[in-house]
Amino acid sequence: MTKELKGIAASDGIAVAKAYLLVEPDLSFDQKTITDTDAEVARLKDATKASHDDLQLIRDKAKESLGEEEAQVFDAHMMILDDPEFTGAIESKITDEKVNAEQALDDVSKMFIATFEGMTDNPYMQERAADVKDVSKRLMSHLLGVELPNPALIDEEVVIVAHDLTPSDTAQLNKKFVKGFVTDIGGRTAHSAIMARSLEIPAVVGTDSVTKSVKAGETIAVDGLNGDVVVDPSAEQQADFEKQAKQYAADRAEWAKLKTAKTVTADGKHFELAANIGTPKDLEGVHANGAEAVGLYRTEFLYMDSSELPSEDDQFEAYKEVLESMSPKPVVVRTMDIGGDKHLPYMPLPEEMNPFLGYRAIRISLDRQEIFRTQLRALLRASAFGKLRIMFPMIATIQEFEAAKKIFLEEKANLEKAGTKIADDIQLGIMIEIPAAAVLADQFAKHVDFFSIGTNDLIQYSMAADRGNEHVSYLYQPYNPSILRLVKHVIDSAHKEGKWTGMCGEAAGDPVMVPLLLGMGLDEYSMSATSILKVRSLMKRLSTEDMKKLAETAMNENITNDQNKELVEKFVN
Ligand SMILES: C=C(OP(=O)(O)O)C(=O)O
Ligand SMILES: [Mg+2]
Repeated sequence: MTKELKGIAASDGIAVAKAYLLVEPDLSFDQKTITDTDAEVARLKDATKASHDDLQLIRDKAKESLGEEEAQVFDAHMMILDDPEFTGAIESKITDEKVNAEQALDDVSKMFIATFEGMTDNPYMQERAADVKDVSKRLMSHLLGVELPNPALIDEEVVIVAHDLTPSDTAQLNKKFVKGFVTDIGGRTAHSAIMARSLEIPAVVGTDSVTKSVKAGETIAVDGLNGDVVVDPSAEQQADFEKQAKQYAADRAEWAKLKTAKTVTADGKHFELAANIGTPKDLEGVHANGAEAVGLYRTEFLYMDSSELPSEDDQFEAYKEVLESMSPKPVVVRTMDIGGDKHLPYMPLPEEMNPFLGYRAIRISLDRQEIFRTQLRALLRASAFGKLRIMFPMIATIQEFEAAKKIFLEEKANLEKAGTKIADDIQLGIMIEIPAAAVLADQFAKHVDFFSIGTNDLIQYSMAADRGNEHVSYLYQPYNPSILRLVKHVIDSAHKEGKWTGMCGEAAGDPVMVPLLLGMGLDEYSMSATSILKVRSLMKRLSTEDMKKLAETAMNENITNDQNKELVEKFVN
């Protein structure tokens, strides 16, 4: 039956394909007393074999798409299945206590998990608890005859339907088959949405109920431009989606003509359009979309894609690849921004009431300096291969910036003493994403080389509205005069000291925000690579003088976010 849902448009594009449900299956069971224990042990053995077959297949696919290192985690899972201490203990429970295999598995896995989790002095063994959980889930699914979702095995075109997608789920999506995704929760600036944009996968998030509205295999249509989702669309609706998809493709073909053009406004002013990246793999999109710089390299993905802290050499290779590939264009590398919704499986962080207000980013770097120093050394060594700029995330006070700078200078001096070649023009800047730093931008501007405004966090902290929570997403208000005034103050403060200001939050690529930012004099616009050509085409039509007047009205009148949006759209279209 046709169902229409409305969500938040999270990544441009249109997709129509079969739904693939990535939801936690129901693995509940009843405890039973068993008389034929041999038959029950045989059932366990069948489930073990089926789990083994699954894992082998997933391992092969993971090796193909992600590489040998990523595939090795599945070896660890198979080893648990092969370990007589684990499966033998389940078998004994069945024969000795005459319980069903599900109950025996549940008891034994809980015991193993508790033992591993208790090894607080051995983080490696603690991590094994997660492996036991995974393996037990798979065994249980085979015992119950319930299918587990295996996204790594997708081999036909699908739209992923999930309650939520973590950044690591998103990283595993294979663009060849995953044509779109739709979730129950999340917001436009959640990291899974940002990654969907860099993967160019159309996405709608925050629909509230998509997982309850669609069955696996049903056709689902996704409009990532407007936030519309239709389950089991009528022939007429499908035709409509296809028409829109064609229009979008035609627009993109038109924008593509600007790939090698400089970004200039109607009155001949040049502004820099840069790309946000998460890994060197994103460089292809950066070049394909004619970026003039990398304005934000989110290095935390390097840490998240690894099973341990990445070594100095591994980091050096990644940074060098990006710098060389972009040279002589600049690359702004942001030091690790872990915490909030970005976790490292091998670095357990304390459980927090408010992770976005907690132990994260520069706060971790200044506290766990060995991690920070390793990253800075890798960056300093890579600086010889291109035009490097370094930026610190989540800076709240000038003292934090000065402390980070001091560590940077110490590592630089050490490397220079050892004769390492290092660029002598590395700019040091900060993200402006905490209101305290935005308000004091005039003072910060005397210390830093540049600012990059992170509107995703700046808006969530200014409005006190979680960026990933669809219930408060109406407070994501980039055009609210309060936000516009903060942004203007940051830009003016930098300019007074002869410094430059960029923006790397999602607002920098928003066609409604761009005219206002032009009017405020923002120097650099860093966005998902896929937005660059659209923005270049838009800027060509705008005059900075007109935009200045528009921005004045938007900031100073008694006006709402939505009224400002209408005002810009009327002016621009
Ligand atoms: C660019 C930003 O950083 P991130 O999205 O990685 O938090 C931001 O906060 O706007
Ligand atoms: Mg941020």
